Amino acid sequence: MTRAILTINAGSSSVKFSAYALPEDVPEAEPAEIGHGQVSGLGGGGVPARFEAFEPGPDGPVGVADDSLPAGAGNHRAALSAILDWLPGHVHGAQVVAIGHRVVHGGRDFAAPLLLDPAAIDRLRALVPLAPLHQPHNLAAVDAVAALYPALPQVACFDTAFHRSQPERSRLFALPYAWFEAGIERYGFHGLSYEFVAGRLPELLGREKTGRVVVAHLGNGASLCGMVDGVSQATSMGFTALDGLPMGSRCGQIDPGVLLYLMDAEGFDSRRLSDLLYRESGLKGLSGGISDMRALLADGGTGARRAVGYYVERVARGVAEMAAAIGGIDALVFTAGIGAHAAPVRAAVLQRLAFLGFRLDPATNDGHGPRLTLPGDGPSAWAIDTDEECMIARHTRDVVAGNAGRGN
Ligand SMILES: Nc1ncnc2c1ncn2[C@@H]1O[C@H](COP(=O)(O)OP(=O)(O)O)[C@@H](O)[C@H]1O
Ligand SMILES: CC(=O)OP(=O)(O)O
Ligand SMILES: [Mg+2]
Repeated sequence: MTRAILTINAGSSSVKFSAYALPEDVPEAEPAEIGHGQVSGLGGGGVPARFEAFEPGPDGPVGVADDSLPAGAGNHRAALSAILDWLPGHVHGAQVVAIGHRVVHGGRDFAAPLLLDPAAIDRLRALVPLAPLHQPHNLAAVDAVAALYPALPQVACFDTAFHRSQPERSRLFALPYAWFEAGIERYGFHGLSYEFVAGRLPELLGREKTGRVVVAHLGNGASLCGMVDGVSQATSMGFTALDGLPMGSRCGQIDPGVLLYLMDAEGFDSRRLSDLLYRESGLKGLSGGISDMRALLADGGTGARRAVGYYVERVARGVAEMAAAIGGIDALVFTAGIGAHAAPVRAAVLQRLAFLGFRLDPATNDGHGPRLTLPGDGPSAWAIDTDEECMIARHTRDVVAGNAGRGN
């Protein structure tokens, strides 16, 4: 019987899932996707929740379920239970040998994918306050699977792990150094996505040494990573997934003095601040309620234009900052929901960055690349789909086969 791995990726606005077959007798062979799907629209902000699933057919993926989410089931918990109900009937007789999860925060303890046990799960639960839009959903998926299938190995794959290569200057905040020693540092996130993109760079750029590349992961959450030869040197997210770029409902970089003012002058406590910064700000806050980029571009009203304008401005400034961190820029890669699909956003960012030598090719940008710039001496820009699920499947295969670390 075919052995299979399932993956679960709970993001802030979606839960994505996939099933992969493990080729027999070739432990290092690439896991082959059997099917995938997602529940999207969980962040509220202008679009309804939607369940979609696909199985391979002779002419490409075939939709096998659509909008079948029970009425009112627009939250992560309902999404997860819909997925766990759906999956067992759709792995086609394959024997599921492990489940791999995206777990957003691994802190300092976990720098590599990890076979989960109760002690590790407890340590990850302690990181919930550092990733309130993600870690609770990631661990809820682990708990739900453990309750249904107690003997099934579960592997955690961390967003933070890819950035452990950052030099100390990129990890520091300008606080007393004792706080850094106590663990207050820029961890960085979206690491599974960056790892996937780093793996694609040699093929994309046509060279083994890929040089100075800035990757813009623009999804519901958004961040930038400056890498040299595929290794993370700097990233825009920090201690939590709040810092850096504005996002669907998160503020991104903000003057910390604003928070002190809201506490002192407006009586905000940490819960109200947390709601404001994580759930009411970003595109949603600026537009007056819409967090979804596709909905904003379709809307085009004053609030929507204000939100998209701020977003473009901050992405462009952020790319230039990342370029400074890695000593220049040879290529810029856009990925995730907005990066791979929102041509007007990419065009506006690249036009803002013309001073760095980017020459937008409007035709290929409208066609979603992969190359977005005209040939020439300047840096190139690209759009590709990321695949966090593929990275989770590879890591899970390696951990289960005993070829990877079990934490430290
Ligand atoms: N065709 C499109 N045009 C513009 N924006 C898009 C398009 N497709 C997806 N998006 C945007 O991508 C974002 C979701 O990105 P995604 O990476 O799927 O999110 P998550 O962070 O939940 O994984 C949403 O803002 C959505 O509107
Ligand atoms: C870390 C993060 O923001 O993830 P997502 O983009 O999936 O919400
Ligand atoms: Mg995501």
